[in-house]
Amino acid sequence: MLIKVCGMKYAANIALLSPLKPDFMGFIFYKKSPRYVHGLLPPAVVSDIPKPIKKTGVFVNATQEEILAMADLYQLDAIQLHGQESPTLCQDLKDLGYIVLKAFHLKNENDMAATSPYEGACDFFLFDTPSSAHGGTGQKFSWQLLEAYQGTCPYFLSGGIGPDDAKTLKNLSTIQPMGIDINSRFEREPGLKNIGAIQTFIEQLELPK
Ligand SMILES: O=C(O)c1ccccc1NCC(=O)[C@H](O)[C@H](O)COP(=O)(O)O
Repeated sequence: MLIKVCGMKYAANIALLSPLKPDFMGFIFYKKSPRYVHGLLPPAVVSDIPKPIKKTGVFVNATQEEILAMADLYQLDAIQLHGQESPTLCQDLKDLGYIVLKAFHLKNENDMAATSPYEGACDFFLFDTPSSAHGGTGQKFSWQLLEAYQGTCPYFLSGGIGPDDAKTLKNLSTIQPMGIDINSRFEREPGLKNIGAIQTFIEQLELPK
């Protein structure tokens, strides 16, 4: 199972997280988020993050030009889209060589239909909780909704995953996420992660080395 830690904001905190080798580390490029990084986090701190951690920029309804400018500046590997971005934009970014994650916010099973036009245009879907903030709320949605997912695009489970969820995640049987995305439930304040809690959580997942 892949691990994505999202909403990193501080250089020292990033340096402490990197040795845990999450598969993806996420940075928020949405101005209304308390985790917004541009202008606060020097681009070199992100571009210097060791491989194979995938440096992931999270955007909400940004233009392709805005996304590419940040991707170039911060040397991003992956782009995560959390608004009403089109399948064409996803495909264009994928064609440029970025790993593309498209977020969908699930209220009920019918919301799953929105994923169909994005099949093939994304590397991963990311299923999250609906909110006016677009993400990072710490609220869970009903994971059972994903039992109705019939798509072929692998997906991340997201939304309010916390330290107490390791056992449940380890024993999932009716849904098969390719990865999980953690954020605000592992924070001391927005953008500042509790590294010890993340380490314990990853150990409890007992992932194959
Ligand atoms: O984290 C944010 O502040 C954020 C703001 C706007 C769009 C997306 C955002 N985060 C993206 C993520 O991938 C989060 O990890 C995801 O929404 C889950 O967050 P949480 O419920 O806090 O675990």
